[in-house]
Amino acid sequence: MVSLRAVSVDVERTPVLRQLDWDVAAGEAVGVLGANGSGKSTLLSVLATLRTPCSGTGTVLGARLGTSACAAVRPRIALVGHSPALYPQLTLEENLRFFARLLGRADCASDAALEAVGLAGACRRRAEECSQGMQRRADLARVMLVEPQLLLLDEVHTGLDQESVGLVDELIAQVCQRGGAAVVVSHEQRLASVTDRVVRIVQGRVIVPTEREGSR
Ligand SMILES: Nc1ncnc2c1ncn2[C@@H]1O[C@H](COP(=O)(O)OP(=O)(O)OP(=O)(O)O)[C@@H](O)[C@H]1O
Repeated sequence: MVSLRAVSVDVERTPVLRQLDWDVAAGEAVGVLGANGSGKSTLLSVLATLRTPCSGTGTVLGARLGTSACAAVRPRIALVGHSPALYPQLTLEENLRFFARLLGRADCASDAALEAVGLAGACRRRAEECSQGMQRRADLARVMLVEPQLLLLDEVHTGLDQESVGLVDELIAQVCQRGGAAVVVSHEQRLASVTDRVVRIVQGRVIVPTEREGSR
């Protein structure tokens, strides 16, 4: 699913990731820990093929990083970042139907996704009128529509209630059961219980297994 070899990344000429070797296998959920500024979000942007390494080589879903092959695999990658990827002035229903159409899915698929995250009753509300948690739930519905092979979660647990945390756990499990993989950045203690193993980034330079490699 993911293979990085001696990958280095500069952000605005600042060295952020250095000489990373890392693999994520099919069916695996990997947790990523690290101090603020250690490079976790940058790593996810590389895995999402949104940022190209300045040196080293890597493949994501078989596509070599930095080549045109990345465009073909991008629709199979879902990145859930700090801010929900919703159009604020569209209703939740309009947002989800828009994404569904981009993916060639029927309106009923987006309606079902909103229902699955408990937002059917709020579907006519504009995204900007929804709470942070509701927007995050709608973002999870968007990921359900994508049915990604590679799920990248950047601190999505923050600010979610127990039920929504359960939805995230379910999404991770579904992706792995389908033979995909998940990379979960989180500061949550429970990271080990929802992933197969946990690694740590230290100043963007090394990724080492933590002492408590968890198993689900
Ligand atoms: N636009 C930018 N210009 C310059 N440096 C940047 C930029 N974006 C990020 N960085 C630097 O890259 C490093 C890694 O940032 P990144 O967001 O990947 O860290 P992180 O581990 O996800 O942090 P956090 O836990 O705070 O979200 C930081 O030192 C940050 O200052």
